[in-house]
Amino acid sequence: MKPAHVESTVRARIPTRHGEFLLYYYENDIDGKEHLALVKGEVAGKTGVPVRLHSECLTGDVFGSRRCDCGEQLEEALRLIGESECGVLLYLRQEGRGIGLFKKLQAYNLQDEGLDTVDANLKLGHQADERDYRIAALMLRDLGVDSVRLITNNPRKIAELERYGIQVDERIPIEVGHTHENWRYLKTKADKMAHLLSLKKP
Ligand SMILES: Nc1nc2c(ncn2[C@@H]2O[C@H](COP(=O)(O)OP(=O)(O)OP(=O)(O)O)[C@@H](O)[C@H]2O)c(=O)[nH]1
Ligand SMILES: [Zn+2]
Repeated sequence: MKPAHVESTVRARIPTRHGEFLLYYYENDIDGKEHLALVKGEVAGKTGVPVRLHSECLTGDVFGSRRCDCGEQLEEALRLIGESECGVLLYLRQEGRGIGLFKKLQAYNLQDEGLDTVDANLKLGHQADERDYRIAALMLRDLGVDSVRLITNNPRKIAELERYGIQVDERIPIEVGHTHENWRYLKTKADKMAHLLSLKKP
């Protein structure tokens, strides 16, 4: 694996309803995408920093789609970090679990025909989840963060961060945004993708 170059080339202050953050814009030579870090407070060298790895979901994050829980998870993660002394939300351009928006919309149509979220990806010739967390780990290192409390229900994110040398001290569950519309989607994630969800029926 060639040494990667991941660098924050500009940052700006972003006041939000959850307090003030610094937004770091990252460039890299691995996938060339614009990954972002929203940082609250002083995180460098701290242990157990609250961290959320948020995978881009245009439909959920921007339009509030109820096919998934992403929009509400984004909001809740910012709320949790905002009320902590410090924390980081990485906004990772991994739309559609890494297959991109075009393919995700095709996968939605297959789900409307009866396939589940995993089989829809497979039918389109993709893996169920194509996300890689190397860039995320390098961004955290660049911020001086190597010991985190990870806000997630997805054990794969914990394993992948640890594989790339970030210590995960604790998992902070984030179960919000469950609706009638996304019940089957979430059930599939629990059954087939090992997501840790208690899944009370909405
Ligand atoms: N391919 C595909 N991607 C989806 C679908 N629904 C949501 N996504 C994408 O899934 C990603 C979010 O992943 P999730 O599995 O919801 O959650 P997670 O980030 O793995 O886990 P948590 O940390 O617990 O939220 C985003 O990139 C969404 O765009 C779908 O039906 N098909
Ligand atoms: Zn989503």
